[in-house]
Amino acid sequence: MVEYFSGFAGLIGRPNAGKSTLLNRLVGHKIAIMSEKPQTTRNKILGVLTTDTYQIVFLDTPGIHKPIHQLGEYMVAVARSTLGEVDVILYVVDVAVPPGPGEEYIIAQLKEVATPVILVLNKIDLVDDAVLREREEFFRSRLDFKAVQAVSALEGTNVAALPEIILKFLPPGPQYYPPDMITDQPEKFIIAELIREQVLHATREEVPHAVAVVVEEIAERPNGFLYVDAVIYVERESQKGIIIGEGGGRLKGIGTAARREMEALLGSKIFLNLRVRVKKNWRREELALRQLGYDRRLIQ
Ligand SMILES: Nc1nc2c(ncn2[C@@H]2O[C@H](COP(=O)(O)OP(=O)(O)OP(=O)(O)O)[C@@H](O)[C@H]2O)c(=O)[nH]1
Repeated sequence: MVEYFSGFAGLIGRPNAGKSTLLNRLVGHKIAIMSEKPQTTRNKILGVLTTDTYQIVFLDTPGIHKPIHQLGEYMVAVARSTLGEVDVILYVVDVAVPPGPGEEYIIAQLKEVATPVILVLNKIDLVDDAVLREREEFFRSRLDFKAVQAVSALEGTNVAALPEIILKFLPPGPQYYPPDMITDQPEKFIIAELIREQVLHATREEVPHAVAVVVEEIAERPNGFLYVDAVIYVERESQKGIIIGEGGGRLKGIGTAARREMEALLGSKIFLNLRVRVKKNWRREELALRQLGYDRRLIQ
């Protein structure tokens, strides 16, 4: 009998490095939301890639950065806890950005763990060979990587080779998850993330990071529609006004775009009831964070 291999691969990297894009590309589905704004990912997202000979379970983590408020600390705690519990780490870097203190901070964290690290040089579509070589030399001089792979997660270049490289670091093991499963994220969470993604696209500056989305109800309706009731939380009245927009126009646009994404994902017609509520300073308050689903106590 052919031996089966399985294990956990953690995606780590600075905000905006392209981790979510890479994860979606690797598992072939849109399970982590992507945006051009940093710190999009807040929760640990699990993607599963299953073949006849191996199963890789990916843990997508929030970008590691120095915490500036409670939510920041939560995100760093999630990312750190991931480092110790995986078989291999994929350290994703954006080659289009010169490495700065943020990368040094992550490298310092990686030096603390015994887990093998694969360096993924992402966004090669944005730089020429000379810059790519320069980046590779920089990172290699900082840490002993077990492998280095240059990719474009956006265009898919060289991504297909990654699972084979990861496989070298996985032990023989069972299929932890059913072969048709691609994520363990509950439907409510994915739907909330699809809405939050549209809010990020539609707003700018301080508003995006002051937003949390909670799906309060998902119910099947007799006419075949799926009824979704969701609330967009912001920190201030002024932000509420921005999200609603003139005559409700922006909120309507957000709702329509999110509904289309949901229909594509779930394959059923959606009726989306979307509201905006103010929860003052939710990012700074532990209790408010918990109510919105970011619970530090759930991280080991
Ligand atoms: N040109 C180019 N853009 C990319 C590539 N990979 C990702 N991006 C873009 O970079 C931005 C950030 O990508 P994400 O996948 O959301 O980044 P992330 O690392 O998950 O970010 P956080 O959730 O903030 O930690 C998006 O606008 C992506 O489209 C790439 O290979 N090439």
